[in-house]
Amino acid sequence: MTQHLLRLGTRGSPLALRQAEEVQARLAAAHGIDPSAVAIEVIRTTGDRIQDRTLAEAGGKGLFTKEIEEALIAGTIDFAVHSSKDVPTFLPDGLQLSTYLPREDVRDAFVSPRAASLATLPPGAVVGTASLRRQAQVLRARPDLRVVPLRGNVQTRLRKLEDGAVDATLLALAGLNRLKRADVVTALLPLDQFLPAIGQGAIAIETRANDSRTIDLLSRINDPDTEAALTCERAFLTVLDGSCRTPIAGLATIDGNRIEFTGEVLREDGSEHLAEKLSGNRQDAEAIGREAGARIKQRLPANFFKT
Ligand SMILES: NCc1[nH]cc(CCC(=O)O)c1CC(=O)O
Repeated sequence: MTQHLLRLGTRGSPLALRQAEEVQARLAAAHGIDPSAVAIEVIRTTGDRIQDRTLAEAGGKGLFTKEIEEALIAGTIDFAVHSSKDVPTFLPDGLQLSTYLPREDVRDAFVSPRAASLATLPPGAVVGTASLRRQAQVLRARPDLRVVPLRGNVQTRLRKLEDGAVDATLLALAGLNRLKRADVVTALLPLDQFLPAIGQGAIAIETRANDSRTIDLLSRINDPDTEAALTCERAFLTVLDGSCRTPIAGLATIDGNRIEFTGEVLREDGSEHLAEKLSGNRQDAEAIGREAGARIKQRLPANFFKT
């Protein structure tokens, strides 16, 4: 039997497998070992099984991570590879995010066979997305459009778009790049109107908090800039996260010793939003994220959150 150095847990979607393989390759290169020393264990999650409802409707957080975290706690895997965006705000006791890979492009892409841009979609056109953040941002820009749920992995959504189920969709450019499907992109959406989801474009690695052997081995592939940005963005989430039915967006960018963060909370129908922009020293990443969250929380009108 082959002795594996480390066992990696991941979902089985094509995007998740690409991300796992990237971690495997970086670990192998960083330690001068063969990639096969890092075993990839595919774990099916609740989120993968639910195809008929949006995740918000399914009512749970962490639907893409639950079974993987159970394997981590049970010790059948040493670490889990996630899209940061899919990692819930609060982790189970004893687990932590230990490592971040260099971030991909954080922008959302507009994909449509019908129009060259969101602005030129015909009035009343149908945009498919299961993301409440994208729904709110689309309706803010184009209140005349109709937004309907579009579920499934990236390939499934592209097929539904091709089949004419919807006129357009929005997808993370990061995922399309990793799948080598950036060819489908019609236009890139501007960051000022389409602030991404917290963590978009970043691969995060979760470990047991007390597993110093694994954490040490992973430290060689950590990207400090992405770690600082994600620390800030996730601190923002900890302050605001009340419900997964709340559209929240945020992005931290690092420039040398400086960090700049913009965070936003929107109404689902796009009719209202609150944003805060803060910058400071990157050492204060966590405090800056928390402060931005606190400022928005303070300004929130009662019943802004739909629970
Ligand atoms: N919720 C699905 C999901 N999780 C991460 C990505 C894209 C890759 C990333 O943001 O790192 C996607 C697909 C999408 O939003 O288009």
